[in-house]
Amino acid sequence: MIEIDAPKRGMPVTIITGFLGSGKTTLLNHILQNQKELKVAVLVNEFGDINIDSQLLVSIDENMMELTNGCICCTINDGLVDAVYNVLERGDRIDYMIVETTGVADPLPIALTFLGTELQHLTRLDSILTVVDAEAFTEEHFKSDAAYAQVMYGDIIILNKTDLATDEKLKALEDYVNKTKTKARILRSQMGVVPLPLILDVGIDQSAIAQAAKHDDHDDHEHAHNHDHHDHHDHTHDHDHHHSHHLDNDGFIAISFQSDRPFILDKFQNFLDKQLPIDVFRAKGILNFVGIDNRYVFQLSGKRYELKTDDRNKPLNNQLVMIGRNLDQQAILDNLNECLV
Ligand SMILES: Nc1nc2c(ncn2[C@@H]2O[C@H](COP(=O)(O)OP(=O)(O)OP(=O)(O)O)[C@@H](O)[C@H]2O)c(=O)[nH]1
Repeated sequence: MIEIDAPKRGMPVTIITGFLGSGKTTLLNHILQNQKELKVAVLVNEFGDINIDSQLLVSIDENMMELTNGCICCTINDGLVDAVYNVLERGDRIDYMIVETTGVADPLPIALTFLGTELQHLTRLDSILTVVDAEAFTEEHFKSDAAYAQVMYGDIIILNKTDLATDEKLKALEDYVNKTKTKARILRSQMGVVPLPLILDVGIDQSAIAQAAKHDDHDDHEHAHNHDHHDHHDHTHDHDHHHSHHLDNDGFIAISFQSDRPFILDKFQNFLDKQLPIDVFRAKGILNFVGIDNRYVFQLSGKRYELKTDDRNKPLNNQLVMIGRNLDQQAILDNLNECLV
C-alpha cells in the first residue's frame, strides 16, 4: 500500500500571545532550551522602545541576533512581513518560526498577516498559543480588548503561574475559557513548562481564520495590503502599514528610561516600595547598580516584582520600561533620576 504523505506547505509558525507579564518570554525560553533538533527563528515584538525581551533571551545585536543555542532572533518593530522575509532570506537552515507578540497586541492581525498576505505561500501558521497569568487573569480581562482577543483567538490556552493560583481559580478559568470558545485546548503550566509536542507543530486547522482573511476588508489590517512581491528579494514594503494594529495599545503607555549612570540599590528599592504608582502594571529592566559587578534583572508583573542578579555582566547602561495606564511620565522619570548615583 502506498501512503502519500502530503508535504506541509512552508515554514511552520507558532504565534505566542498573552497579556503583559503572563509568561510569554518564559515559555519561549523553555521552548528554546528544550527543543533539540529544530533550528528556530524567534521574532520578538515589544511594547516600548527598548528591547528588553531579547536581552532576556540571550545575546544582543540591533535587529537580528544569534542566540546562544544557535537560534536566531529578530525584532519585528519595522514590520512583521519584513522580519519574516529577513528570516526566510538567510542562507542558514531554519526549521521553525516563533513570533512573540506584545502583551497589548491583538493576535488576529498577526495571524492574518501569515494567512492573508503573500506569506501564506511561504509559511504555515501552525497555531496560536495564548499564555494566561492564572493568578491575575479575571473575566474583566484587565479591561483590555486585546486580552479578550488573545483568549478568543488562541488555539491553545496555557494557564501559566499555577504555583500562584488556587485550584478553584484554575477551574474557574477553565470554565471561563470553555464557555468563551468552542473546542478550546487548555494546558496548565508553571514557568511555561509544557511538553513541547503538545504546542509545537500541532497542525491546527487555520482555515476558518484564513477564510476570514480572504473576505475581510478592514483596511487597517496588515493582510489587506497586497504587497505583491512574490520575488521575495524585493523589499519595498510600505512601512506605515505595519504599525496600525495595536488597538491603540488599549490605553497602555510604555515609559522608557535609560541612563549610563548606575542606580543606588537602596534608593531604587525605596522607589519601588514608596513611589512606584499602582497604575504601573508591568515593568522590566536590565539594571546596573553601584558596586555590583553583575547585571540585575528587574521584573514587575501586577502586584509582584522581583529584582535579582544573574551571571551576566553588568550592562553599559540602565534600561527600564514601565507599562501602565494613566501614568505621569515626568514624575516617574524624575523619581528614577533621583535614584542614580
Ligand atoms: N511564580 C511564577 N512566576 C512566573 C511564572 N511564569 C513566569 N513568571 C514570572 O513572571 C514575570 C513575567 O514573565 P515573562 O515571561 O517576562 O512575561 P511576558 O508575557 O513575556 O511579559 P511581556 O512580554 O512584558 O508582556 C517574570 O518575572 C517571570 O519570571 C510562573 O509560572 N510562576
